[in-house]
Amino acid sequence: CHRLSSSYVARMRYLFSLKEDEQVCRDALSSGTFYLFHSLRPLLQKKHSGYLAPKSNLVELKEMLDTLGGKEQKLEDSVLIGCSENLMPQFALDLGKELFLVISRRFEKPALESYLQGTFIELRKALFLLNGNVAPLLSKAQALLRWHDNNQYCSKTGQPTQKNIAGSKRICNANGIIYYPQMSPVVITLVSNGDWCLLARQETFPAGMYSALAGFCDIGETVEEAIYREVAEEVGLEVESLMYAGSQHWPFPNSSLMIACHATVRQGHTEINVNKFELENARWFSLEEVKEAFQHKRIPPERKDGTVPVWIPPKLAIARQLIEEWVQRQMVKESCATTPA
Ligand SMILES: NC(=O)c1ccc[n+]([C@@H]2O[C@H](COP(=O)([O-])OP(=O)(O)OC[C@H]3O[C@@H](n4cnc5c(N)ncnc54)[C@H](O)[C@@H]3O)[C@@H](O)[C@H]2O)c1
Ligand SMILES: [Mg+2]
Repeated sequence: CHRLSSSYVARMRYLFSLKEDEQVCRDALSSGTFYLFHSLRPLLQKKHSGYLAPKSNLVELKEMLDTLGGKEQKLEDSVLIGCSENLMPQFALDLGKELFLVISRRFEKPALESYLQGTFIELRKALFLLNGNVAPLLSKAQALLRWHDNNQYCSKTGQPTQKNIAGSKRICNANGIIYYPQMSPVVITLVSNGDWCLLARQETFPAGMYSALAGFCDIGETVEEAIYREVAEEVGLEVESLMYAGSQHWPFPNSSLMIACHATVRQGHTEINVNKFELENARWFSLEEVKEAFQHKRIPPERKDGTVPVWIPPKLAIARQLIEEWVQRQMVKESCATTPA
């Protein structure tokens, strides 16, 4: 049995067995908890303390499926998304798939929301409303549910693929090819040059928002090569040094693995040449300008001259972590410079 001491290792080993052993995972469906989605929107409930993502257990789900006319085996449409500290398997189930809608119109969003006393909210908005560690779990759940939805057929034989109980893979029954859920690696780089950092914006960004440089890795590229190429491509500069700063799963618009680095460029070669095919604008920002930009939480109101003040992506985005780290470093530098020896 997997009820070892709930150490991290025990949790990881239990998760591994859930992914690899169909029967262990089938059994876990009866003891696990379920986060519900409708067409990739997670269910949230508003409480006096704010929003939370309710978890259903098997009994509640069965009751709902009986009441609303679903079928029990649809539970196996669930995907495994994790396991809690006390080894409680966590699943996600999308009730808005065509399968359910065909069975009963009562699986339409409004009917379900009143039955479940909650609201299915677009993930980007939901992540703002939630706090703590449920946000990454819901992001992972949505990414996995979307991957299954988009990979119903084998790209080699055109035949239907079947998911395993955990949803950690899909298999083409015609030729046994195994498909695993994919994330696209994306490098995101904050280029800085002494007291300046480089921020950029695309036309598609909300008005006024500037961010760090980002780009998908090409196949066969290392992270370093992708950063050198993206910085050269987007702003015409040559990276001289890199420092890894962290990573993040980013589910918008699909599943990306953001790999974040700080970078410096060759001294004396800091003149930006913006690639207008990729960016609307890119420029060097002073510490003062960045601190001013941090004042704004979302799109700030337009100024009289019609321009929108610069603002930076919210905490949710690793771009902000990079920029905050740079600001911290600058402030330490400033305080050292002003502290009498
Ligand atoms: N979390 C954050 O802090 C943060 C900040 C900035 C950007 N991002 C994300 O990083 C991603 C990449 O940013 P970008 O748009 O500047 O990338 P980019 O500079 O590589 O330009 C996008 C282009 O890359 C090409 N491309 C190559 N591989 C791709 C793939 N696997 N999927 C989609 N397009 C691919 C397409 O032509 C696309 O138009 C975006 O999805 C964006 O949402 C996240
Ligand atoms: Mg880019």
